[in-house]
Amino acid sequence: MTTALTNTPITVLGAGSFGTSLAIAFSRNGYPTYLWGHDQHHLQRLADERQNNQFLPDITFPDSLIIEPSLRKAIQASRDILLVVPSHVFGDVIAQIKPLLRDDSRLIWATKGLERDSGRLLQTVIKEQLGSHYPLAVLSGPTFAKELANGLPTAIALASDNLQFAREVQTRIHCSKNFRVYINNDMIGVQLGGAVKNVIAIGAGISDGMGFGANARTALITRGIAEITRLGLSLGAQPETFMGMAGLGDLVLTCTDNQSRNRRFGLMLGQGFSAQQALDNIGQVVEGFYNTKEAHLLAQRQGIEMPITEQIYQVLFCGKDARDAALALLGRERKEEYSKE
Ligand SMILES: NC(=O)C1=CN([C@@H]2O[C@H](COP(=O)(O)OP(=O)(O)OC[C@H]3O[C@@H](n4cnc5c(N)ncnc54)[C@H](O)[C@@H]3O)[C@@H](O)[C@H]2O)C=CC1
Ligand SMILES: O=C(CO)COP(=O)(O)O
Repeated sequence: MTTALTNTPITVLGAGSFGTSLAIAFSRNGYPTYLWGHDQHHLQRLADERQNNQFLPDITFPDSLIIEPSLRKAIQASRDILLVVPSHVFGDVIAQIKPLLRDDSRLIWATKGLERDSGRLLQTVIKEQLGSHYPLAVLSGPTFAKELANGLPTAIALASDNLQFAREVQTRIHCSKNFRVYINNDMIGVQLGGAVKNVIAIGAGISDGMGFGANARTALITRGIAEITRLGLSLGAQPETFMGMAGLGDLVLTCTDNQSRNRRFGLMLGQGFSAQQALDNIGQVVEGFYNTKEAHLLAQRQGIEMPITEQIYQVLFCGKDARDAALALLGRERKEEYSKE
């Protein structure tokens, strides 16, 4: 299968840190890879410098990575289209590509988040706009862009209800030297794990920023996966997904390492900076900021109790003091560890 696919191109939409990193991973495996972004000036720099100096300095693009400024050409060049744009523009980008898609196009996305304002899963956004004609897959897991681009050992989950498609994508991106790709068919679980871990990571950052210790951080991670799982099960996800790469894997990564923008955002809040100051300082997408609102909305719609998400929502959008939020979590009524709340 590897040989048959060797010359099959792939197109990546979104030239931020992760889109560039995934494009590098595909092109390192020898596949012609087209990288498109919406900022023509940024794309020109990528083409001239053969690096993404803004996000991934000192990593030279393989020759098979082609910068493509035309969205139409980028879509026409490959059957497989990988979207790596922030969640707040996901629906707009789907609308943009809709008239350009090939009849045999297949879509993959590595965006982590829920639809802005509605809190819907991104697969629902795609199906609403494009119907059910195109095979779909979602990539998610503990994968900092810089480490992946530097070729450091990394593992990720790829979910699709089309096994043949999942196997083909797995073959093309999996690399026995440094990038392991695990496939499963739980698209709902993989999307939710990736979206809601960002919210919990903000909480872990706040906790550390306030000087709470390793015990508090670990409790947040453990109770965090419990509430993500509850939400996931209510939507039809499989429980084991939340113990995998897109669940616990990504949650631990993002809650514990300062490469995470969501964690750093929380750290600054815990140290007394405002949300706007923290966002300006980070200067990149902080998915969990808005997605706290959407996760909160989704939990309410599903009738699922998510105490950590609730408190972070109160801090970010209702003016609650972070210390009061922590006290509210500690002061909850006594529970059995595996209760449904
Ligand atoms: N950076 C990382 O380590 C990882 C990021 N992700 C996910 O990848 C997605 C993208 O994040 P990053 O690449 O990290 O963001 P980034 O902040 O590095 O870059 C965002 C990029 O999106 C582009 N963009 C903004 N509006 C756009 C539009 N309308 N059309 C096309 N492009 C647009 C910007 O020009 C920018 O290049 C997010 O959902 C994030 O959660 C997932 C795994 C790892
Ligand atoms: O999703 C990520 C790693 O898996 C990146 O996390 P941040 O968006 O918090 O930087």
